[in-house]
Amino acid sequence: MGIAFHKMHGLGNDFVVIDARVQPVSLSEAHIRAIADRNTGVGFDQLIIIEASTEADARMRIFNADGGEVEACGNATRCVARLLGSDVRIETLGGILHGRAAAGGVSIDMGQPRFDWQTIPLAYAMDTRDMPVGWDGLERPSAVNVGNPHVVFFVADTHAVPLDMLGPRIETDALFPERINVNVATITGPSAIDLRVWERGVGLTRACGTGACATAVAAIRLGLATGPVTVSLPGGALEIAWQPGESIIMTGAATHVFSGEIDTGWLG
Ligand SMILES: N[C@H](CCC[C@H](N)C(=O)O)C(=O)O
Repeated sequence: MGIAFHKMHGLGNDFVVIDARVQPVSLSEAHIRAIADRNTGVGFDQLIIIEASTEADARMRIFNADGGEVEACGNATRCVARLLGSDVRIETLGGILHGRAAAGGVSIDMGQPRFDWQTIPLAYAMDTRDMPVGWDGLERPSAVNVGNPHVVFFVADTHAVPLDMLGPRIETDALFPERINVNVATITGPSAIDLRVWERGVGLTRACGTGACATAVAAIRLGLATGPVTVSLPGGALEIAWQPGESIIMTGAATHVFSGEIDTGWLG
């Protein structure tokens, strides 16, 4: 007896996806961390559990590799939409999202971004467009909530930033009571951005869909770019369309790699 899963990724941000709509699955944080282990488990950035929903076609639960449940995952939402078939509504802790097949893979309506300091959330009041804070040369970021919380730094060269060192410090700073995803971006054209992300609960990933959304929104809001924006990440590119007052539309690839089964005996 095992737990069937799909191994999938969005631009190298990889997932174990369990369809639990028929057979419910309950995993402890310790189980989730064990499956996440890239040496002794299956390995993933996020675990995705699909459940039945009374509000939408399905419910998608998102767990980071550290075992914590979170509100949104853009790359995984495209993968779930691909599994469930185009034109699907997916319930998440961050809201109900709409996915459809598109040229270039899958398009997801990610809903409207939120900017108020309490909805990021921050520990105290602050202008989230141009925050008067900094960490060793990373200065004056923006903050955006796209279902989950993001801080965005615009720098001259994203590849020159020691994100492996600064990422965890910023992720866990007391300014962010729910921790934060850390985005370091370089504007490379009027509608082009290079992006690297330190993800809350995971670390450096090859791509972050919500990070691409937050970064494109922050750039448009600051007048640094005009949409739709091509966001290039280490694992590939996403197209993000957004105008103030509208939903964010994210479009990109969703890849199915293999299907497998987790031995429940191993899981203990
Ligand atoms: N680490 C994120 C969740 C996954 C985001 C990312 N994988 C994406 O594609 O949006 C958080 O804790 O909010």
